[in-house]
Amino acid sequence: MSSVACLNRESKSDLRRNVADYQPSVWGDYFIQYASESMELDENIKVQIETLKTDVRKMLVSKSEKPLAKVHLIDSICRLGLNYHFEDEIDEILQDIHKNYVQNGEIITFEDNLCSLAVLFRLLRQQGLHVSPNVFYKFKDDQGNFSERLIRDVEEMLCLYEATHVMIHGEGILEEALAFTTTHLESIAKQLSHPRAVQVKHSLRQALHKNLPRLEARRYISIYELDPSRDENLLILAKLDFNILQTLHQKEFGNLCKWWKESGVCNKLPFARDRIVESCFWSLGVYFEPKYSKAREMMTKLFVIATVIDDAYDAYGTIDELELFTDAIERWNINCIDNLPDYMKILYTTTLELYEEIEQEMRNEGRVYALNYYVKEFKKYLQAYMTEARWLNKKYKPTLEEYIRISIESSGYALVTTTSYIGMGATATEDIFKWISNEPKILNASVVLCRLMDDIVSNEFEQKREHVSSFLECYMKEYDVSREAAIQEGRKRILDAWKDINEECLMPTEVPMNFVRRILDLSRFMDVVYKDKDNFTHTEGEMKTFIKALLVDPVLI
Ligand SMILES: CC(C)=CCC/C(C)=C/COP(=O)(O)OP(=O)(O)O
Repeated sequence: MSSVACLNRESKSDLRRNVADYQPSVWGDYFIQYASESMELDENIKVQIETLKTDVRKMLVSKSEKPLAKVHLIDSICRLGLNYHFEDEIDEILQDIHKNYVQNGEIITFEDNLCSLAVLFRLLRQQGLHVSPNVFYKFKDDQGNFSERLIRDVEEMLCLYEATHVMIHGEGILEEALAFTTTHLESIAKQLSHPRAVQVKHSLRQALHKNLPRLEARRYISIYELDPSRDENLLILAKLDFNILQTLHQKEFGNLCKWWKESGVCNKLPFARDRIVESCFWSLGVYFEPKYSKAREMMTKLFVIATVIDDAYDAYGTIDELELFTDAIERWNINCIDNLPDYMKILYTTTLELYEEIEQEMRNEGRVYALNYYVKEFKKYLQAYMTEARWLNKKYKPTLEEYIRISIESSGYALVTTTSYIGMGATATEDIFKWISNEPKILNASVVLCRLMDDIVSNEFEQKREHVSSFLECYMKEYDVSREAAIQEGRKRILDAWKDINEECLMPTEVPMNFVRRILDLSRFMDVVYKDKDNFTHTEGEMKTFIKALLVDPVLI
């Protein structure tokens, strides 16, 4: 008897199963066509790209360019998604500007133009350099409010608004600036004409600092194209580079979709969400550079398997089956498979096969130390799922403190972050894994952010079936407050988490910036995908638009 037939019989005979009403994949086999596509790049395009890169590099290092012009050039390069080609040059220029124009953290003698100051402030912070926001006090009036004359200049307001999102704790001036610019941009947006109105509305919804760099690149290319002061070489380079990366990512998506289809997991386990394409997109949010192709593959496989496991724990599995599965994971040995029901055998085998693949890779690279950290996090993750399943089974309502402790582990973000380092090659030394396993502040902040964003938007859908309590219910019960008040508290904690993340991205960072950045990008993913809906589960709306923009439609040259 096939597993599917067996499953159908089980599900009919067992009325305790709790099945969610998930939509099927919106992509079907669409990406599989790219699996067989050649990656050979036309020689002429290769030469053209190298020439353009040389031109841009010359502009960047040119001695005749003023610092102000360089700041705006770097901003454009970053927004166009090209900074990964010029990391050393950008770092050197920003360090230099920091040395010459920042004294004791204060920006001195730069420009009095608010927009330039705000862009400089944001770029320095994003580079991990310490700089105080006190420079913005000079844009206040005698009463201590932001000057009303600023309202007339949309560009200045936008620059200031974007700068506020790199705020850390204790920066009241940036809190005020955020409130001021948000209020006024909202009202200005109503009077602006297209496309300016669209840009302002977009920024209000999706702050630049919290956006995924590839999505920003796709969007900014079309804005930059309309900018009369654009640099043609930079624009062409951005377009060519975007399309080349798109071709690479399409092929990767194709290979992974093919692997998933051939594994047959989703056909055999129809209770689960089929989210291979969205899982590919999640890994792409963590890193997009060609050198991280293998890393993306491992992460995608983890995301897609974790989704099915999540659905087993959240909905389909009975408590006894889940105990068996959790125990088998604790023992991490294929011989445990015999005790599991058929559908769990599939899940268990797939989980261990992924591990074997990672193990092989780590052996080849001489980095077997990473394996223990991976397995330890995996076990912690499933133990947390199990605790939640037991709570639900006993109809136990956890206290807020109990809920937070377990739910941040069940978010899976610690496991995901650990896994993100596995594919990063020799620079991900054992010290990096030790660091992440000690739950550094930035990881805690990212995990809390992940949990709260998910809880705030998923609550209504999940409570339609039996589902473990969420932050909202626990908070409402603990403080006897309304749902609205609980949401507000959740949002406040998310903002605090962002301040922690921003602070931990400042130098000296505890580990090299490259590792810290994965946590930043995983947090950005949450801001983009879980903003007002769980777009990972409900994929037909914004998620489809994002994937289409990055993976389907090339930029017109
Ligand atoms: C971070 C990881 C491990 C991602 C893998 C996929 C996954 C479980 C997504 C969250 O789904 P959800 O929004 O339904 O999660 P939950 O059940 O926790 O609300």
